[in-house]
Amino acid sequence: MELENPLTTFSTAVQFYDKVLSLHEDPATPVANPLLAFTLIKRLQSDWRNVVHSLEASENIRALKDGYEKVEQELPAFEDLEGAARALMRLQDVYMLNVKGLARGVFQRVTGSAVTDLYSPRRLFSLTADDCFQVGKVAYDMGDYYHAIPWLEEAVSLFRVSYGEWKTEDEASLEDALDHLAFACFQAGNVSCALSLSREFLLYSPENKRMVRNVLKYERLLAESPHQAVAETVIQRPNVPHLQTRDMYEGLCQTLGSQPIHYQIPSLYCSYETNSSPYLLLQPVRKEVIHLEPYVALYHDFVSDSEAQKIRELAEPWVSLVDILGSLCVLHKDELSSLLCFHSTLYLPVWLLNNLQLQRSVVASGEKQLQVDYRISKSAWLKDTIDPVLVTLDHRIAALTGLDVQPPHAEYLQVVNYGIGGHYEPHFDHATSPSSPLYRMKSGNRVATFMIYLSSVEAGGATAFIYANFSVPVVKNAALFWWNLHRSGEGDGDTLHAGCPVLVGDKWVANKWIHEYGQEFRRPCSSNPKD
Ligand SMILES: O=C(O)CCC(=O)C(=O)O
Ligand SMILES: [Fe+2]
Repeated sequence: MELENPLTTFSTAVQFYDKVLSLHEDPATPVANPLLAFTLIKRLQSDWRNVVHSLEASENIRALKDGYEKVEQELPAFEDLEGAARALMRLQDVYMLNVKGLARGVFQRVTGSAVTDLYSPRRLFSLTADDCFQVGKVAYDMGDYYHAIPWLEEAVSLFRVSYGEWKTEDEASLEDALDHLAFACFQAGNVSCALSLSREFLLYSPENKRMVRNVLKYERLLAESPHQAVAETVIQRPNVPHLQTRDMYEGLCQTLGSQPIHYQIPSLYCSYETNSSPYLLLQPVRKEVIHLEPYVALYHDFVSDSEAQKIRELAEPWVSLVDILGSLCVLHKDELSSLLCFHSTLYLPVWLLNNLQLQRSVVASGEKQLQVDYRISKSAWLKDTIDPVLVTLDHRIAALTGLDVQPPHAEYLQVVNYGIGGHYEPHFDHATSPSSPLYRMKSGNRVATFMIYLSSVEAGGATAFIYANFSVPVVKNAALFWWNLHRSGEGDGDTLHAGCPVLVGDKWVANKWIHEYGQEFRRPCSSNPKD
């Protein structure tokens, strides 16, 4: 039998379930009313059995499995789950978030006794014991006990509270969490913690020989050297070798975007920019000089809401995030798929990339493009001929900067989308080596960056200038401009910058990278290395 709509098959079972629910709305009624008391007993004695053993029940199971198998290929893979877990850990690190708070659905930074709310969600969304276990397990499997321990601790305490309330969708149990946490504690050098967790494990599974052996081993270790009772060494956060500037970067992200204020520093100013261009005389752009060396300016309301939306749409022409999630949810409106659809919002990194025209970001153009972990986002390159809005945009950029932005003097517009936890670690936009693929355009290095914020974000996602020591919050529709090169053609080392992880929201930016050639008369060179 072909079961197109799982809902049809579920309908009688659903009716029965609804009936039961409604009968239980008032818990005292069934006992008080003899008719209801009779039907309760009948229900428990025979109705449920009939439902469970009915042909319909087997058909329901088959329909559920069929429905699941149809979408299985399109569902997130394990690497997506891993990516989402690592994104949570990144947010935890960069914003110094407290895991206990995260599990309760709040975004709090706890430093000593000070608690700061970084973001207050309108509705609290808490994690289950199994959710916390899965995050901890991802870290555990990578030997990252620094992250594994707090997540597994949270899983253990949540599983303890709900012990005995097994949920079908859960993969792990209290025993699993205790087992993993005990070993992680041992790895971190805390033998007494490992011992007490292992003993607790044995209360539930006394037959487990491996755990019995572990307990004996921990007891022996403690008897031999009692000072091993507590961790001697504070476990270090795993180091990211390519990121020596990590502390500065994270410090700037934690300020959640705190750009220098012009009235505090008189050399910075705000003005209406026309750049003597007839194009801008009619509609000057509000310019805020944010920094002088390197020169960084923010142009407010550089695009309109509709232009920003249009550009985002051009980058994902055939399907949007909402469409994918929507179609999954609409296709399978049963319990299982509503869970899937709900959770899919988290699985951003790899799964969506396969479904969207946007591609996972690579660092520079070229045939062999490597996906990299230090840039977690998706991007698309938009040629001007795709839509007139891109031509208008180019004219506006040229008028404002006075630079030639026609190819090959500038690259196509690159649209970037960062999901939750998406970020771009400290980097230069310009080439720092003569073999860089950036030179393939044969128009020199990237002299300037013009970056437009196409969305707002609810928290996080600032653009941080590491050595210059400031960060710019995401200002929707504004554009950030800076010179990457000195007038001498040398790269300006002070332009090292990063896109901070997005804490809450969906960040979109568009980059127009302008090259050296074509600008000779527009930005004359100078031999002064500071210019
Ligand atoms: O997203 C940001 O704030 C910075 C992006 C960036 O630096 C880049 O795409 O090169
Ligand atoms: Fe950049």
